[in-house]
Amino acid sequence: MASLIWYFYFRVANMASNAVLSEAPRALSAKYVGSFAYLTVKDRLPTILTKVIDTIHRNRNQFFEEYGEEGVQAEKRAISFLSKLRNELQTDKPIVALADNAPDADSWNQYLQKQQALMDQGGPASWFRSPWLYVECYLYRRMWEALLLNPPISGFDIFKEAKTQAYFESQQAVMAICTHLHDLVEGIGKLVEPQLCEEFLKLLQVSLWGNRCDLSISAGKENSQKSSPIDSLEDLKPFILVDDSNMVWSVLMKSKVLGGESQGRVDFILDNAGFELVTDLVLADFLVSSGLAREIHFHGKSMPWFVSDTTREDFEWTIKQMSGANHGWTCWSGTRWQQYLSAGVWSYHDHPFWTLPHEFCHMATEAPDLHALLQGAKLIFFKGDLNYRKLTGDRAWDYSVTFRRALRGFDPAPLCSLRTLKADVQVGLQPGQGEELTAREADWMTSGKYAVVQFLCPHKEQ
Ligand SMILES: O=P(O)(O)OC[C@H]1O[C@](O)(CO)[C@@H](O)[C@@H]1O
Ligand SMILES: [Mn+2]
Repeated sequence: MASLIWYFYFRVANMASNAVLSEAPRALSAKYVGSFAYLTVKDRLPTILTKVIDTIHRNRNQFFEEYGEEGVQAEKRAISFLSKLRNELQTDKPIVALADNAPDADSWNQYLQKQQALMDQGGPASWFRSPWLYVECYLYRRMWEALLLNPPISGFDIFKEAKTQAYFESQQAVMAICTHLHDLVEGIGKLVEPQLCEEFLKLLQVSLWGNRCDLSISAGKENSQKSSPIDSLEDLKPFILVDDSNMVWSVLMKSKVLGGESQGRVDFILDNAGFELVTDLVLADFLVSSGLAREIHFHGKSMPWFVSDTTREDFEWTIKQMSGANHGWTCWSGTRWQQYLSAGVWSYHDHPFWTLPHEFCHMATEAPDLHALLQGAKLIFFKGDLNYRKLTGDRAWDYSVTFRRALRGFDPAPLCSLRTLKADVQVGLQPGQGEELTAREADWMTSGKYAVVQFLCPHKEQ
């Protein structure tokens, strides 16, 4: 009898905690006039679209050289598609279904149906009335559609120029970080645990601040890293609002100590190409060469995304550029990373889920294969702001709500978000901390000046 009572007690307690997990505040949206979402949809997104139109137009000669008159006609059609899209956005027209036949089109169109059903007071899903996360992702998917529908220029990456330029403008910093990596790897066998931890924390912070360099926040304007990243770490520390780095270190050490040499796999959910990607690769190299990880999976985007996000082409291009660089240690790093890739120690993955608009708490149902893959990792790094928005559902959470609560049951493996703040969602702060920051600096959540290192351990491992 007593055990039956306990059974029901636990069932009810469990149901109650699941109910709490599924409750969530409203989604951020441009319908809140004056909010960052509103300003983004009103100003930044049309600016990005205008730049894209300009880029395609400037490449007209290249299209002609490659495809002749057919290329020029495709360029004209793509531009008129994008101009129409900009008009739809600026005049808050209904969101329309995708018309291309790419494999993800059905998922997008089903998602539109769901958004439609969620509209309060009826009316169609639209740019200024639907959730910001959805419409912003949808915009990038429509930009891709503009090219998909217009062969032979369908493979053109509208953001390639901006990404390439950002990479070349960060050369000083790339050389500095590669030199640092080389010196570190050379003496790595002699480091005792506290020293190894210290070096890990440095590279973790370099990868964290590398996230400042994205191009969508600056609407495509130059935003690259010029100075040596290691030198500025001490000065930047006060701007890390939550720092769970020590917990991340413990997870890495746990499996190393248990098995002597590490057996584990670490996954990077990548964000931006350019300097940020180089910092992620340097951190990944350190994990492998110190024996903290045996294998690394990198996850990137399967289409041009949020201006600076890494695609497979960017990933391969960066490593190739580096292995052909004039600077010795940059070349050394690139060559070494190519070897990791050929040996299967590193691998690149681009699941379509990363370019769908879902909150990550829906990954288990929307992309069970990806969720199962992530469960095999001993640690997952989620880089950047957009991943943070998807982790937390891009919702108006109180600042002091726990990271776990905001993730609403998403915990495939121990995970760590490395993010500089560029959108107005933030959780896991001390009571009063967010309010104090707001009183001091109105734009603290969107300026990229602050950062967080937030960690979550799965329930079952606690
Ligand atoms: O590259 P990141 O860090 O994901 O930043 C992109 C972010 O910048 C923004 O464009 C700023 O609003 C967001 O849309 C997005 O969350
Ligand atoms: Mn990005």
